Amino acid sequence: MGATVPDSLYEQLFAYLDVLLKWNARTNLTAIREPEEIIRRHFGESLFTGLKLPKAKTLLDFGSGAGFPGLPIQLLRPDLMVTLAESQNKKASFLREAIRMLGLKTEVWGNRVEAMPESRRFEIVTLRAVDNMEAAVAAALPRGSRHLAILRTSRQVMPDMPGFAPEMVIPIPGSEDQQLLIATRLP
Ligand SMILES: C[S@@+](CC[C@H](N)C(=O)[O-])C[C@H]1O[C@@H](n2cnc3c(N)ncnc32)[C@H](O)[C@@H]1O
Repeated sequence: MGATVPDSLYEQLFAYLDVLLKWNARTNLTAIREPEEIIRRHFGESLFTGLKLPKAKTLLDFGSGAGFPGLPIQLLRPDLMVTLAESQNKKASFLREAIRMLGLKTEVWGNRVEAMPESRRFEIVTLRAVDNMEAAVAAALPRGSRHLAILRTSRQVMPDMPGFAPEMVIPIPGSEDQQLLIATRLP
C-alpha cells in the first residue's frame, strides 16, 4: 500500500492516530486499542477502500464510529466532499475534534442517517462494521446515487440491495476474510 498512499499523508495519519489514542484511553471509540492493529485494520482497510473507489464528488460514511473508513478516505482524496454520519454523541464529538485538528472541511452529521433530509444524496455511500448490516444497507440505499461500498466478511450473507448490482468483490490484502463489495446503481 506504501506505493500508492502518498508519503505526504503519513504526518496527518499519525496526527489522527495520536488524537484517536488519546480519546480512546478515556472513552470507548474503538475496541481495537493497539496502535499497530489500529494502523493495520482501521487505517489499512480504509485507505485500501479509498484507493479502489470510483471517481466521485460526494461520499457519505454511514456509521463512521471513530472515522472509518471515511476520515482516511478524506485524507487520501481531499477533493471529495465527505460526510461522516455518526449517531453517538461522544463519537461525533471526537470526529469534529479530529477534523478540526487535521484542518479538514469534512462534515459531521451527528445523528442517525435516517434523520437526514430526504433530499440529501451522495454519489458513494460507504459502510463498515455497522451492527445490523441489513437495516443499514436498507437505510443507505436511498442516499446513494451511484455506488455503495461495503466492507464485510466473506461469511456474511450478501445484503439485499434493490436497485443496485454488485460490481466488484475485492479481498482486503492481509486480512483473513474481509472484502470490499462495490455495488452500482442500475440505470
Ligand atoms: C461498530 S461501529 C463501526 C464504526 C466504523 N464504521 C468502523 O468500521 O470502525 C458502528 C457505528 O455506526 C453507528 N450507527 C449505527 N447505525 C447508525 C445510523 N443509522 N446512523 C448513524 N450512525 C449509525 C453506531 O453509533 C456506531 O458508532
